Amino acid sequence: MLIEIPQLLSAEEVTSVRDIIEGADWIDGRATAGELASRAKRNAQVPEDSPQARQAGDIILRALGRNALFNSAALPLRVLPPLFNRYDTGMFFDAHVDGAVRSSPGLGTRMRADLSSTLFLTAPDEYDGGELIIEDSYGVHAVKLAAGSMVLYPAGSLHRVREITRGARLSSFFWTQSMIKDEGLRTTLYDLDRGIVDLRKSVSSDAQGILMLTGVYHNLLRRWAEL
Ligand SMILES: O=C(O)CCC(=O)C(=O)O
Ligand SMILES: [Fe+2]
Repeated sequence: MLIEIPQLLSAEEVTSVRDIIEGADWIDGRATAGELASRAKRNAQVPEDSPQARQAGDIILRALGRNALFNSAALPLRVLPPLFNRYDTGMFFDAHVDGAVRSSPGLGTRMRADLSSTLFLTAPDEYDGGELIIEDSYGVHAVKLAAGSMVLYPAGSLHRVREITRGARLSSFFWTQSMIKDEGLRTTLYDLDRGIVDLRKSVSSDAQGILMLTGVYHNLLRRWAEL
């Protein structure tokens, strides 16, 4: 399932992140790609251990921490420190699936990548092309979001970034290990949570039914979560 998280970052946070990463020493994105992906990949990246990546990444991690939609949909156990890429005109990233196990100098451990995220840092009118094309069990989706908005999608889905034909596209991308490995179970918990949130708008939150459904949510999470 694909989930759009509108305005994860405020306009001020987008400006701060852009200002920070513009001062970094950008490198060829192929440096961090495996053998197969490096043939598919034409972009530039901020080195993952650079101070700029950490500083801008912390702004994003704080925003994720306070975002109810991200927490409900991803049920995150760990988030790999955010990385940053730029596609100038003529650049692209061909179809690939993200690696299952990842590590980073900042994390100190390996983690399973369950969910991939792209956080858009440039407005759609700043560039042509550059859509993130994601194939999931429901079909093929072309995603191009406002600056500050993010898409969350299963790391195992085939995806690519279409060639940029004007301007440049800046984004942050990162991986999340979920407490719930199985996508179907995770989606069920997300649907249940959304249902409860919706009911609470019209039914008193101490109603017996809401208490029971909230109990069911937590008891399923207790059964399924791997920490
Ligand atoms: O730039 C993007 O939107 C996606 C990047 C990506 O797929 C990757 O680095 O694996
Ligand atoms: Fe990818």
